[in-house]
Amino acid sequence: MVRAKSWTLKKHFEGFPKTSDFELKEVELPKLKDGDVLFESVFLSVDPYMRPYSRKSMKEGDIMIGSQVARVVESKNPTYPVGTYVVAFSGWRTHFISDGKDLQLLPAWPEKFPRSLALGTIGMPGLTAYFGLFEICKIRAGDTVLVTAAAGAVGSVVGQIAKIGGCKVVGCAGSDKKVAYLKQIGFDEAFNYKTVGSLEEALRKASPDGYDCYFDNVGGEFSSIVLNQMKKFGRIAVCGAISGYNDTVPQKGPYVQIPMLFNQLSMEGFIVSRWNDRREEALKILLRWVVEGKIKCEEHVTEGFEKMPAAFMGLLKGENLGKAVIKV
Ligand SMILES: NC(=O)C1=CN([C@@H]2O[C@H](COP(=O)(O)OP(=O)(O)OC[C@H]3O[C@@H](n4cnc5c(N)ncnc54)[C@H](OP(=O)(O)O)[C@@H]3O)[C@@H](O)[C@H]2O)C=CC1
Ligand SMILES: CCCCC/C=C\CC(=O)/C=C/C=C/C=C/[C@@H](O)CCCC(=O)O
Repeated sequence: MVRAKSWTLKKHFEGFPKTSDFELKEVELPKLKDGDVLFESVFLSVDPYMRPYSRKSMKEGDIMIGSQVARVVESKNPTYPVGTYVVAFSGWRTHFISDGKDLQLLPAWPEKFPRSLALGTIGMPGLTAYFGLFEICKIRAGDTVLVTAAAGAVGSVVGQIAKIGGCKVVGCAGSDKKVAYLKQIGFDEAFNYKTVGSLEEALRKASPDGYDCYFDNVGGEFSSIVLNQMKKFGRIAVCGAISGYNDTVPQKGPYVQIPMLFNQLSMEGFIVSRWNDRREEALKILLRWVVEGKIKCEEHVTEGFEKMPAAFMGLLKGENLGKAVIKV
């Protein structure tokens, strides 16, 4: 018999999540039926979307939503022999039983890379960067691309893909260590948005002619300022709005119409699952770029399933450099 641990949402978050909003539970899993597979989570993901989606799609007592890289430990399903690795969307759990549906088999994995990258650069965040840049920003060589939360899971891949595409890349992040990392992985310009005296001036200094593309991960006041530095026909990909996820009162900002009108801008929100039909094709390209060394991957690994809530709260506070993952 296997005992499975899970983290549940004990109480809906009010403002910034607290340790007491989570509850650790343990249950005994039943015996497998024909067609069933028993998985153990090897790496679990914490992602910003868990904060807004908890309110939208969960009730108190539910297991926290999320994905993992998991390994088959027992199987009554010939498609998933023992030892097979998958990406699953089974929530914050150490073990789970699946009927084999809605799992993504990991492709042949180069030994020198950890499988946790399937939750990051070669997974959902990498796909977000890829489709946001090519389908929403419609980048062209010579464009100047700005990205916020640039040292995180999505942002760090955005910058590196934009460089592959022949763009000039400017990144903003919340610590000097993150800024140094951005320069190390090839960003042309980077600054710490928490310490620059004036965001307007920092943006203008980084690109005096303005920006063709803005990959917006944060929303809020910062993005209102960027709007006024977009070039004519600029494209804004609204990927996330993390600066507001913990707000109890919605932010009010300057309205977007005037700068959008003057510079004939396009602004489009997107969710990565829009391109699920192209997932495999894009993952192959991301894996190739990683193997070729064109994309460098950084991970912020927290050891221990018990520390998942702390890792999630740390992510929302900006403690991570690169993709935040939990090693069970
Ligand atoms: N549309 C889609 O389909 C998807 C959207 N997303 C969105 O992309 C964004 C980045 O996600 P992901 O790469 O996974 O996370 P990250 O790895 O970038 O981690 C989140 C980062 O956000 C930054 N941050 C936190 N609070 C604030 C704030 N108040 N203002 C500005 N920055 C803040 C922190 O970096 P710093 O130290 O620099 O402040 C933190 O490290 C999120 O908004 C997320 O919701 C992600 C995946 C899919
Ligand atoms: C209630 C409003 C919600 C607003 C959207 C919030 C944030 C944007 C964002 O971060 C969206 C993320 C979407 C992620 C989707 C993930 C799933 O497709 C599962 C991924 C499983 C995997 O890792 O492959």
